[in-house]
Amino acid sequence: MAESTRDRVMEIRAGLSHALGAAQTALERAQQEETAAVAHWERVSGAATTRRRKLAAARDERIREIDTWHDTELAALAGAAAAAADRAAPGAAGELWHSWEPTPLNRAAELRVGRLLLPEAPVPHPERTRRPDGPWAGAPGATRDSEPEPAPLADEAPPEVPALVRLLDHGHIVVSGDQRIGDDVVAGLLLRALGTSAPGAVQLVGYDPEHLGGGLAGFAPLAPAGVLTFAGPQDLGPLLDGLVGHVRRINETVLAGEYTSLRELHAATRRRPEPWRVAVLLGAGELSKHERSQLDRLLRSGAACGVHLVIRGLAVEPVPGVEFITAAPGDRARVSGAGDLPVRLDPGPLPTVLTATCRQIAEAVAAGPAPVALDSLLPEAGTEWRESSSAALTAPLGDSPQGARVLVTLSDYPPHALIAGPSGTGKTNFIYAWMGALAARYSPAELAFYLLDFKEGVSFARFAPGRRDPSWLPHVRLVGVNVNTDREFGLALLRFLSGELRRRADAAKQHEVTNLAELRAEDPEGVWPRIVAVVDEFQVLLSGRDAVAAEAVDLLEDLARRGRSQGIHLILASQDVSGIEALWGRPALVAQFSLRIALPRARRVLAETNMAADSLPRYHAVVNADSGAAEANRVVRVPAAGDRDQWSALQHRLWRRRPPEQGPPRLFDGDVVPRLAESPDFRGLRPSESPAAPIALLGETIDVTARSARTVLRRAPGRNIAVLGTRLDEACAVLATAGRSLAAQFTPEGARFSVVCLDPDARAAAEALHARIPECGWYDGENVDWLLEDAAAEATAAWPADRPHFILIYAADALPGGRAAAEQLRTVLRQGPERRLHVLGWWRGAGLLRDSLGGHASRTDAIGAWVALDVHGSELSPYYPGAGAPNWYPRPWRALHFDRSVHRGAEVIIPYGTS
Ligand SMILES: Nc1ncnc2c1ncn2[C@@H]1O[C@H](COP(=O)(O)OP(=O)(O)OP(=O)(O)O)[C@@H](O)[C@H]1O
Repeated sequence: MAESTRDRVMEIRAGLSHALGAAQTALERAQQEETAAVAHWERVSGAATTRRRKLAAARDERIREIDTWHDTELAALAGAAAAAADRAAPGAAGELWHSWEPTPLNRAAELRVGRLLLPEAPVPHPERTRRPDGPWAGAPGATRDSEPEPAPLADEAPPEVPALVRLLDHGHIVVSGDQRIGDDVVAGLLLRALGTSAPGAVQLVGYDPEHLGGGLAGFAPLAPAGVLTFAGPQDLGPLLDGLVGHVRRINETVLAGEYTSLRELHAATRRRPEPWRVAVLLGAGELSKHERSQLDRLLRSGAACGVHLVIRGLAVEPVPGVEFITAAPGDRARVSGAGDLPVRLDPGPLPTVLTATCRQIAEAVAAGPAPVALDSLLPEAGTEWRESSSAALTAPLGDSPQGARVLVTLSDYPPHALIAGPSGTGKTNFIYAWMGALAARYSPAELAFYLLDFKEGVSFARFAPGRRDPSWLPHVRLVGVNVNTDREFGLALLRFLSGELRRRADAAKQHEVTNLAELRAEDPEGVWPRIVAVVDEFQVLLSGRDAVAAEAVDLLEDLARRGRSQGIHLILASQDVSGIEALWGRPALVAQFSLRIALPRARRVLAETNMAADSLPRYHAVVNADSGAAEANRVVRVPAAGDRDQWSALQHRLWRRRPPEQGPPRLFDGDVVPRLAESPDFRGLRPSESPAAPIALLGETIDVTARSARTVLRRAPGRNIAVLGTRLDEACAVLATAGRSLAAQFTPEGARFSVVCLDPDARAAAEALHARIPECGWYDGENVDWLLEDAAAEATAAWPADRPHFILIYAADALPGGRAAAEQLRTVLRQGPERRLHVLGWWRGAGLLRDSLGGHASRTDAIGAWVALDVHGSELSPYYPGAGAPNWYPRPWRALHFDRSVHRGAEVIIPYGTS
């Protein structure tokens, strides 16, 4: 082989070998890279798997969180919705039928018709499972006839959210869809509306041409009481016209431009003068053009006036305030206010509950309207006593049947009121209501009451402090109760008012003014309240033809005539003013009482031809400020003011505001025996060395102040006191009062006292008096001759004694010792007083005193003062100067006192109790 060939071969070999080596190296590198790449891939893919797992876990966790939040949130929302629904539909508005009962509310509530089916009722995590059959709670297969069970109490259970609709004070309801279910919905709504309002406050009128009222059969018990009425098949037009008429009237006279709706009126005044009128139109068919336009009017403006429509089977355009209910079984029902949410409608009310409730309402309505509360007459708490009585006293007395407030004024015209109403018709209640309305508006500086009740009982006593309640009505200055036998107290009140009238007239003259308003303007510092004197059963005061009646009528006439301009107003009340002769015989007097108030069936208080009182419902009154002229009649429904609790709440409120100087009123209770220890006059007595005019108190006068009757035993002829009559206790009480009051004015040495007891029955009383007077002498039948001998000598002495001697004789007519003793007593009686020797004796008869004085023809002027008990007026004439005898018919625990040195006529007194 040639060199060159070999070389070439070598060269090629070398080349090949180099190429092989290079290929080898490349292969190895490639293999390494492959290995590295595989390792990298394995790492990456491992990491990817881990991350996916982590991501999945994170995703699951997040989903779990979202689920939990959703559950909680939904439950909270459902809970809030349920709570809001409870508030919107409390009590009978939302209660399920199985536990339903009427619960009248003080506002119109929303009414339950079923329950909302909320999406996905939350189930506690993690067991919660989706219902396979859709997003809505509740089993779709269940029918509405099975009432939902009340929500279980378990924490995890979602609260049920009721489906509510608004009817009363808000709008109207239109029910469409399934007929039977629709009937149940209407029945449920009506029952809830009835059950949430006071009986009679919702009135139903049914129009059911197809079933002739059958659609409302369950409500039939309401019909006799007028709570449910029916319109005949042809009467839809008149029915709608009537409702439109109500809307117009209410707008014009009740809302009267002041309020936009009855709801607003109620919120502002707490009064609801009109019932809600709910017209139930079941299947109206085709409406005429007129009917359609009336219906549209009502849909637009009825609700503001409490006129509402519940319509089934009649197409109605959606307008604000109208709620549409589509009746359907299961979850296919809808209520427009709930949007698209499905609703499960409640079944109809249980027939037994429906009937029982309707009966109950009918009975309550038949029994009369529920009383209106006294509060309705009062201004807002905290705004009391803001009115000025300068020109008048004005207060509301209730609402008229049309809903307007009836205000009553006492002023220059009308100045005085006459109230009449047969027993039990609410006369006293009327007076309470009026007083409450006035007292809450006018402060005690603006208004003062003087109250007198001639009825048996203590109806005005509540205004004065009592044992149970220490409060009093701050405006009341005087209360007289149980005065039916003490007509003198009525006279005393009239005399007092006459005095006040004089005082005001003098002040007016001084300020050159003519009436109270001007006087108050001229004398701003003066306290000139308007005075209102109320006399219940005033005919007692005027009955009879005696001096009391005669003076009372004269005083009344003067007060009525002149009191008007001086702010003194009289309110006279009576069961039957027609029988009051004294009144009707004085037309001028009656004419002053131009404010006339008649309670149901009151006779003659209004004008002769005005019969308005005959047809008044219970708890109503006719108020007439024009002497009873028929055109001035205003009917008012009077609130209940008799309730003690309600009254006390007001009285306490005003009492706490009383001015500090305002003490309690004087309470005169004719049934209570006054106590000497409480007599202001007795308490005011102080001992002194030698009072020139010692006062013997004898009892309490029947007067507006608790004044004691007194006789002054100064050194002068005739200054002896005789107590006449057989009543032992009263005679002893008078002598004890006289003795104790005299003793209270002397120091122990300042006067001599001798007690003589000649009647064993009086011994205990005489001894009790003897024990109370220090250094007092004691005499009886055994030793009275010593005293008389002594006293007769004293009485005939040349000079007056240096200190007075008071001889108190129990049963002076039983004096032993025959003529001699009688003569001595006569001497003492005749001559003693001038020498400061005074006899205070009890004779058990007027004739027996005459015997002591020397017989029939003897003079009686030795007895300057006397207290007669059960002695007839005619027997007293010898001791009563002037013509005739005092007018006195004895009565228990009353006496007639006469002191010829000061009295023109005798006065009735009440002996003080012995304690
Ligand atoms: N407006 C009213 N609202 C509710 N109850 C009333 C009303 N008016 C009176 N009553 C009640 O009727 C009853 C009789 O009332 P009241 O005592 O006022 O009548 P009267 O006419 O004064 O009767 P009498 O003269 O026999 O006392 C009382 O129980 C009272 O509570």
